[in-house]
Amino acid sequence: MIEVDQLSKAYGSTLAIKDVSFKVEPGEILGFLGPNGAGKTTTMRILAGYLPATSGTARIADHEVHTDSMAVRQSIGYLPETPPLYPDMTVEAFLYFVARIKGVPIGDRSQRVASAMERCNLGEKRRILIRKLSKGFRQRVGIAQAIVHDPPVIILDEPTVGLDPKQIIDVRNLIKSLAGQHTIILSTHILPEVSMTCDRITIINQGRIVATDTPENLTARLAGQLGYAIEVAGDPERANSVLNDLEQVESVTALSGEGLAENHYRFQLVSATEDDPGSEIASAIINSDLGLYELSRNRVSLEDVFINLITEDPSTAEEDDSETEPCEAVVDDDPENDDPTKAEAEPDDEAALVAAAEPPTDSAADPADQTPEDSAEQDTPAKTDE
Ligand SMILES: Nc1ncnc2c1ncn2[C@@H]1O[C@H](COP(=O)(O)OP(=O)(O)OP(=O)(O)O)[C@@H](O)[C@H]1O
Repeated sequence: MIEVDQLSKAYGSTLAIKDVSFKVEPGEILGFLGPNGAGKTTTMRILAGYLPATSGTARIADHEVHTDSMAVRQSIGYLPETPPLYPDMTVEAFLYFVARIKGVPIGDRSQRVASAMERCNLGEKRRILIRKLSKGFRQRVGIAQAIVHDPPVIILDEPTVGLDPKQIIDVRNLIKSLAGQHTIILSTHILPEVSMTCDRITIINQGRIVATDTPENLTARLAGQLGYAIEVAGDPERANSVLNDLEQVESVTALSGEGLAENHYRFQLVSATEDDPGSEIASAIINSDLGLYELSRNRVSLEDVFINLITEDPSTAEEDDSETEPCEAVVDDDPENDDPTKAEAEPDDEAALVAAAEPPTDSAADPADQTPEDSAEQDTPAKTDE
């Protein structure tokens, strides 16, 4: 349903993604996981037809995103990191508006809007102005606008960012409930988000794919290797370097020092071998100027795998592409794309792009025919606060 092949994007001299390839099967939820700046938003925007790639191809529902972008926009629901909402419309009027410009036939609109509101649990808020909603409910409206035209594919960019823990659980459950009927790609930097919600995970680091697999298979990659929790006292950089210098240790991750005495630090290690290197780790600490306060074996977790993959040299991960020519940095033809402050679409940009979908014209009187100003009559006078 989604096929991405050797996609690269350069912003001026910054190579944001390089030779990104992956597939998402129909009905699947794929988690697109990576640290900040890894290239997630760039990939999502290319898939959504908002940004041209420098090279490579991406197809959604058999449409090429660049050459057939209008068909792609009809086939997808897209939730950018900042949801594209009109704050002075009511929830219901806004969803009618989106349904209309996404080309939902007039006779189907009322049912589609009702269904999107029901699935996103927005029934009680239908007559409320969007600007009066909490962030969690706005996010639901953002998801509702992405599904209102019943697209086969949904693209969600960091859908739970900025939500409180209860709202995060609600939004994750909502996303899970959409799987099966829709194919979903969800970008995030939060590991539990993908492990709880997704069938498969693609991990991106520094613009390159470093792994694609199920959470279980990814964890199994380090199966047989041992994990260690360790607490030391002394200089943390020294501790990091002593531990990293051990050839029996594959990775060292600093953990939270909460609750520890002053100058005490905790690390999680993954062994490089199946042999238990516990005594070598203990000796290295004791023979340095550090104090050893705890050393215990534990299970290797998905988080260890993630840290391991994103701390590897990306050029050596998953595929050996040493034969590949370096991607030429091509200056993007849209100067706005070179402004890092413009990395996220502003709501107005989104609306302009949605409008560019060339909706069929009709003169039907439905709530979508209200202007944002008209819709404010059900509430206090419009005051733009966003
Ligand atoms: N419009 C732009 N102009 C120039 N560089 C950009 C632009 N947008 C992104 N970049 C750069 O491209 C790289 C990838 O950015 P991108 O926003 O795709 O990453 P991300 O994984 O979504 O990060 P985050 O989680 O922080 O949003 C980064 O180095 C970023 O600084």
